This record gives sequence, C-alpha cells and structure tokens, in this order.
Amino acid sequence: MAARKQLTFVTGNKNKLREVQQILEKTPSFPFEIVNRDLDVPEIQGTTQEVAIAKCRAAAKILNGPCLTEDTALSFHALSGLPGPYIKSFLSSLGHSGLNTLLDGFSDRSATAICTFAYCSSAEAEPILFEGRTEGKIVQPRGPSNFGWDPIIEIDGTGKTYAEMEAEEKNKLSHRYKALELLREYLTKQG
Ligand SMILES: O=c1[nH]c(=O)c2ncn([C@@H]3O[C@H](COP(=O)(O)OP(=O)(O)OP(=O)(O)O)[C@@H](O)[C@H]3O)c2[nH]1
Ligand SMILES: [Mg+2]
Repeated sequence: MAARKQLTFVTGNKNKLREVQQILEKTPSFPFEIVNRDLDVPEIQGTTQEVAIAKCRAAAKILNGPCLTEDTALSFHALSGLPGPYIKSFLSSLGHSGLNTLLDGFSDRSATAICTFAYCSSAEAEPILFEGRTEGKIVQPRGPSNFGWDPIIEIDGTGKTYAEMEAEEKNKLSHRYKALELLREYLTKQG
C-alpha cells in the first residue's frame, strides 16, 4: 500500500497534538499522515477567524509549503464572546477561579468552545477554515487539570466537565473533533 502523504500540523501545544492524533487514529479515511512542527507563529488580535487565518498564512510562509494550524477560543456568552481567542492569556493570568469570577454577577454562565483549523494547500494559498463548536457552562473545577480549561467547562447534556471525561468520550463530542470532521470531508473530496 502506498504511504499516505504527510501534512504538517504547526502547534506548540502537546495536548492539542495528542487529541488530534487520537481522533485521527479512529478516522482511517483521513487522507494525510499528520506530522508536527513546533514553530513560534505570532498570533494577531482580531476575531477567532482572523487569528486563525493569519496564523496559518504565517506558518505556510515559514514552511514554504502546505500546512495546518489550529486556534482554540472559549467564548462566554455573558461577556459578548470574550475571552474568545484570548483565552490563553486569560487562563494564565486568572486561572480557573479567576475565569469563574469573571462571570459572578451574571445569571448566564454558558460558554462555547470553538476550534478552528486552518489549512493552506501551499505557501501562497488562501487559508481555508473548518470550525467546530461545543456548548457548555463555566463551573468550579472538576476533574484532573491536565489540559487548560477542561476542568471548568461542563458540557451540555453530559453533566460532566471535559476533564471528567475519558479521552474517548471527549473526542466524540469535542469542538476539536467536530472541526476535524469538516477538515476530513474537505480533504477527502480534494482527493
Ligand atoms: O481545556 C482545554 N481544552 C481544550 O480542548 C483546549 N484546546 C486549547 N486549549 C487551550 O486554550 C488556549 C488556546 O490558545 P491557542 O489556540 O493559541 O493554543 P496554543 O498557543 O497553546 O497552541 P498553538 O497556538 O501553538 O497551536 C491555550 O491555552 C490552550 O492550551 C484548551 N484547553
Ligand atoms: Mg497559540
């Protein structure tokens, strides 16, 4: 059997990489083998989509070829979508308890986890976006603190935070899984 073509996933986040690999192990029809490059790509300010597009363009230029990037946002509905794409610095500055405190005084603690993959087919190509969303609400931390804000989002209809789920369960309903499904459909059609 011919070896699958490789696609470079540019991320410095080992947890993202692990989940992508776990999800793709269960997706034999995914047309590429994913290889990782940990490049320091600047992230601009803007909407989740603008951040994802700029990140992928910059990575494709550095690699001088096709690449995949991913940007994750966590949007609090009571805060008109913030922290959104800025969740990384909010999390490192405020921690789980500070993120919870941001919502004190609001009755609405709902939030959307958004994963946006961006794919460039060449260094010059326009990035194409694939977005997955999973809804939940912000709660006091429950479950192991292995990955970012997993312990403080209780996923609608499950009664569990992402952190309380086995990897297999998270990977069947997560924002990342849904976005990867759309990417798989697109790449499969490209042949
Ligand atoms: O609990 C979580 N469950 C998840 O499923 C998840 N996915 C991402 N994150 C965190 O959200 C921020 C996104 O920022 P981000 O997209 O810029 O990622 P990053 O800078 O770590 O990696 P990358 O930009 O090199 O790919 C970072 O703090 C990530 O650790 C998650 N936390
Ligand atoms: Mg980043």
